[in-house]
Amino acid sequence: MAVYTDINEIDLAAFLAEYDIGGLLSYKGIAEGVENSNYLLHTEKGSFILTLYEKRVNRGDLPFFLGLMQHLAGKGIDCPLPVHQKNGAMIGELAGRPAAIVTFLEGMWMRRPTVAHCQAVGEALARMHLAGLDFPMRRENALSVSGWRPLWDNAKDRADEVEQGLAAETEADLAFLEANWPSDLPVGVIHADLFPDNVFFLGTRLSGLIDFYFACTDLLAYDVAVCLNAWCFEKDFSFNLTKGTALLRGYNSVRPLSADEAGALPVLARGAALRFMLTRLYDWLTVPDGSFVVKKDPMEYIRRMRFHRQIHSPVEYGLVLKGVDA
Ligand SMILES: Nc1ncnc2c1ncn2[C@@H]1O[C@H](COP(=O)(O)OP(=O)(O)O)[C@@H](O)[C@H]1O
Ligand SMILES: N[C@@H](CCOP(=O)(O)O)C(=O)O
Repeated sequence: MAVYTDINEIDLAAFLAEYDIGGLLSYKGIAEGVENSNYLLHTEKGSFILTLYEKRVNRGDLPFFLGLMQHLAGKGIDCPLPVHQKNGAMIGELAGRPAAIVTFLEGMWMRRPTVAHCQAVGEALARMHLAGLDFPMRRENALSVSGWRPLWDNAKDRADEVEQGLAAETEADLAFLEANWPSDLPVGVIHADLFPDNVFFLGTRLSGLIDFYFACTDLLAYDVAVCLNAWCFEKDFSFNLTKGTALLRGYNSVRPLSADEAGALPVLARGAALRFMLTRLYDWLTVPDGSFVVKKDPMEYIRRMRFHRQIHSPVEYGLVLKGVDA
């Protein structure tokens, strides 16, 4: 559940008076999500999402996240549009937390994405990358390769509690990735967490991308690698080549991967799996049971890491690209 901070209708009405979205009709907390507290608001002018940013989001990053959504929405990307206060500000304060209101997107996320959904998310990711190219702000990816070792150092002594041998296995992967991480690929704004729960569909039509709170400036192809991990594995941890093919076909139809980006996919996908394994492992070992933070299973990503170690060519993810050697 993700309502960490409680609000009441008196404080909320006072907060809404700063906006031009009409009076409050009703509000309720949204159970889904992990990082922040989200509320669905109904006002005289429509439906909105109110987010109270919790401790794990750095207040200084909010102008990047909200500015990015505004930029992308302005370029026709279906994503939430931040609502400005009457004084022009996008960030206010409610219940002692930084808070923002964004437009409500229709749709629902897919618990069991199909091949068609994977193709649609590939296309949408590429469109987002192109739309972000002239976004003027930068934000380093704190969870890219240089951020993994500090996370690992805080978890490694207890990693074998999750599975015997995990410490040595992860240490070897991390060393490999640190030595082989690409640095000369195209860079731009990436979503960095485009998991199924952050993509809405109305039927098979993709209706919106949400949750830009890990967005940053990094390798565009890394975002593709995140999506291969998040969308193309089945519950039994097998890689679904048909879904991989569809996702990559969708991406390439809008922004063709260069030969260098394609060639780097195996290492990028391995790194993306390690990144999500590490954050999950850290939470698994440090967040007390019964706490509000939703702990996700690191084993799901350990299994993906093992898969990626066996991959040597982007063709094994389903990429069909002239000029790239299998
Ligand atoms: N703009 C939006 N339109 C509709 N629903 C939204 C919107 N933003 C968030 N939500 C709802 O809130 C939930 C949690 O949002 P999310 O940004 O993923 O939270 P967190 O960053 O805490 O993980 C989503 O699964 C969705 O149900
Ligand atoms: N997608 C991450 C966790 C972040 O959750 P989100 O609700 O903010 O997308 C994972 O699966 O580990």
